[in-house]
Amino acid sequence: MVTSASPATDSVAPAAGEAAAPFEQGLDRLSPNRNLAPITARLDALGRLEVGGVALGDLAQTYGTPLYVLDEETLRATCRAYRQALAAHYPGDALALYASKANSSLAITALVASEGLGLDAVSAGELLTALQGGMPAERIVFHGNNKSAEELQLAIDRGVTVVLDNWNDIELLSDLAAGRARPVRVLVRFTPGIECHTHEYIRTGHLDSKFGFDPDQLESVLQHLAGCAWARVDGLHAHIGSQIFELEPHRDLAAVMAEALLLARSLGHPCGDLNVGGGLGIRYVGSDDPPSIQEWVRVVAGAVAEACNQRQLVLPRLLCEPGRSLVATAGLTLYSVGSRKEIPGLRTYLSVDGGMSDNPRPITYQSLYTAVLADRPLAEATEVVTVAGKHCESGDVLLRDIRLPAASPGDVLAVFATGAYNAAMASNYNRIPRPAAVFVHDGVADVVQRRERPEDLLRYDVLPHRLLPVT
Ligand SMILES: Cc1ncc(COP(=O)(O)O)c(C=O)c1O
Ligand SMILES: N[C@@H](CCCC[NH3+])C(=O)O
Repeated sequence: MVTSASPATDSVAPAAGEAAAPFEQGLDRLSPNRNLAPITARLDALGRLEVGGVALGDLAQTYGTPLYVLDEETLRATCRAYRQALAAHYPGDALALYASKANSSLAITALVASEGLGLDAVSAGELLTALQGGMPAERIVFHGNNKSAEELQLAIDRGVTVVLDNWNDIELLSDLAAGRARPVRVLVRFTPGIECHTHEYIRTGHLDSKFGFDPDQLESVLQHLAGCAWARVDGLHAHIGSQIFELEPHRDLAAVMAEALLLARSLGHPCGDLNVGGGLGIRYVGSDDPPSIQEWVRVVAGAVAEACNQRQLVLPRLLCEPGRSLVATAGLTLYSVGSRKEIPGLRTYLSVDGGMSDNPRPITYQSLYTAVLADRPLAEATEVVTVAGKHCESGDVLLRDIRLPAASPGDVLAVFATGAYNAAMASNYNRIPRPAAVFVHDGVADVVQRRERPEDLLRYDVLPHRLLPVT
């Protein structure tokens, strides 16, 4: 896992005695974000793992594998945790915007919208998904370090707030927005110059980042925008990175942002919003110990209120953009176990029917995960295996050296905490179709994304006439 220094062997299936209590009682799971499994994880009468009232083994039978499973109750609980914590800890208005890059679909958008959250989108695809999923445009912000004119046009036509990331955004928007009756609502993103401990690929707050205006340029950007009738600068944005366990960098961010807010308001910008981004990490393996949503919000909201009060600033509306911490723990991926290769004295590979195409995080960030056998989650772990994917790539390993009960072909492996940055980052490498996704709730499963078929992958191929096989 990206931030923990935990050895790969921490990614261990629970041994019988240890895991019995949490699985049977499910009590620990009632506090989302403290655990690996969705809050509805239980054992059914046969001792199989069920989520949302549905046995995972049955889901695999019905819908096939690999399969993304999302527990609706966990997703609602995390949305509510953000809303309630913001209401409890911030003395002004506040809104959590779901960072839909973590997992973008109509169903997730509809659920998140129904829980009263807003949304952050970074492409025309995410924006269209959000709008069609029923997210009100006034609750959407549109990000991106290289937005196209078409994407910006879509955003402003639909009344979405644009987060200005660079001068190119300003130039494109000034052309697109010229002559409109009302100014475009924008936030200005800047790099806060804050370091945090996470994988270098997912750090964004340090100065050497492609995102946002350099802090040294912020004043000239805000001065320039003060003369732009087409823009209404309604706030500032900064984001320090992802899968962060520390709270201190978020405190530092609040002070940096309050200082920037003082500057922006002194230049005449209304700046009613302060958007502190996302970044709260989650538990992927037992040794990970992230703060809870409540703790994170308490610290962030307290720090923003304090930093604003110290500068005698009218409190802005507080926006934050959680992605991973909203969806990751609600999700699991089911795989079928296939071939086995034993290399005496070295390693045993157990191959599954998915891999880096449905979960590129291990090969990209060396991320760790935890897995159990869906139908025997409490069976004694008797061997150490490496779970490999089916791609033509030696690095296509999902879990390295984990302890599992002896597994045979056809057994279903459930990998926890795959709700974020798995489906969203999936590819068709080796022309492997992307898995289906199901929502589970109260004993019912609904397909929310259909499984691709191999023939779907040919839809955009064009065979020029001159290359047609001669018959
Ligand atoms: C601008 C912005 N907001 C929000 C997020 C969501 O971050 P996380 O999933 O870590 O909460 C990201 C991703 O790092 C981001 O780049
Ligand atoms: N894709 C990354 C997170 C990126 C955050 C986006 N700014 C991950 O899986 O951890």
